[in-house]
Amino acid sequence: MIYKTVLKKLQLYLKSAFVRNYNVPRRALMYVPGDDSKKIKKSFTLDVDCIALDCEDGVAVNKKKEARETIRSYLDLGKPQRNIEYDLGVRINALDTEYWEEDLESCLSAKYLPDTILIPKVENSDIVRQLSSKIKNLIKTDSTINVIIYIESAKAFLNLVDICQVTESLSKNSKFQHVGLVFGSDDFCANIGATRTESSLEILYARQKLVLVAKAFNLQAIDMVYIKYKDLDGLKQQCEDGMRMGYTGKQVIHPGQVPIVQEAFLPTQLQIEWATGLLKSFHKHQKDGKGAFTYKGTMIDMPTMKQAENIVKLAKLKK
Ligand SMILES: CC(C)(COP(=O)(O)OP(=O)(O)OC[C@H]1O[C@@H](n2cnc3c(N)ncnc32)[C@H](O)[C@@H]1OP(=O)(O)O)[C@@H](O)C(=O)NCCC(=O)NCCSC(=O)C[C@H](O)C(=O)O
Ligand SMILES: [Mg+2]
Repeated sequence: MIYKTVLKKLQLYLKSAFVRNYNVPRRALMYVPGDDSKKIKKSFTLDVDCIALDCEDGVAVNKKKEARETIRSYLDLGKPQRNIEYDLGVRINALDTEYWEEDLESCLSAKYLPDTILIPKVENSDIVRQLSSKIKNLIKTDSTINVIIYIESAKAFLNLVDICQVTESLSKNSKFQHVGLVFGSDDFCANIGATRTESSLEILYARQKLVLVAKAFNLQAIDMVYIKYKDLDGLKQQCEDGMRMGYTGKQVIHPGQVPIVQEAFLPTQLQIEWATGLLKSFHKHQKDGKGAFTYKGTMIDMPTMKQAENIVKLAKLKK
């Protein structure tokens, strides 16, 4: 009995080290309607970091059951292996709908679990508590699943810090790991009654707040969707704006958007050279016992160092 308790505690303690795909990049997070088998098959052929099989807004109300069952049949077959590592997720319906429990039950009882569950329209920490206890009941093995939370309303933004604190705390004794926040800009605009403009100024505050809180909790920050999917120049521009704000990836709705997004969220050659040089210089100065130093005319200390480390980490994904 004591042995079992100690073992359980040890497993929970070690859990974070074994969470699947915790550190995988999620530059492009591509939605694939769960009821569309043709699109699902197509998504498995694409060079995309993250596939989100969708039960939510990409699926018509009268196709919810079909989407859930189709997704389940693909999960039962096992995650198709590709040359590159990728994340296979399922976006369930929001917790204030009649669908979410069946969505979650269906995908968490599949022969092979998805890597990640994506939870839309999280407005407060009670939703996370409800989700956490459901996940605990459904996962019968020692497996752990990643969770990505969508913030897409005024209330959700007011409660954002509490949502992240409660999720972090619950994940310590549950079977999930919170890995990211998504800015659901379209639902957010509808919720606050904003009128969309080319510059996206009307959502600037929310877009920045999401990154800020994500970084405070060491989470990936996934930017707004660009719905004019044929306008690739506009997409590139919006990706670059998001990356400069600190976003680590972006939602994508069409295969044509994937290469642009995946490329945009990689550092440029110039940034890589800057970061590599800075790290070399940093290590030399550390040996000499100097904390702050000057590199290419700029004062460098620990925060700039960490930015350089992030760039070098991402650069490893460059072909
Ligand atoms: C927008 C679409 C309906 C367009 O689809 P379609 O008309 O089929 O486009 P194409 O003919 O140009 O497609 C070319 C080929 O690519 C395949 N395809 C298209 N889209 C996808 C996809 N998402 N995943 C996989 N494969 C895809 C087509 O089947 C064609 O294949 P082939 O014939 O073999 O060449 C469609 O793109 C679509 O449904 N997109 C997803 C829409 C969606 O999920 N919307 C909800 C997510 S956005 C969101 O939730 C925002 C957030 O929550 C917020 O609030 O902001
Ligand atoms: Mg949404």
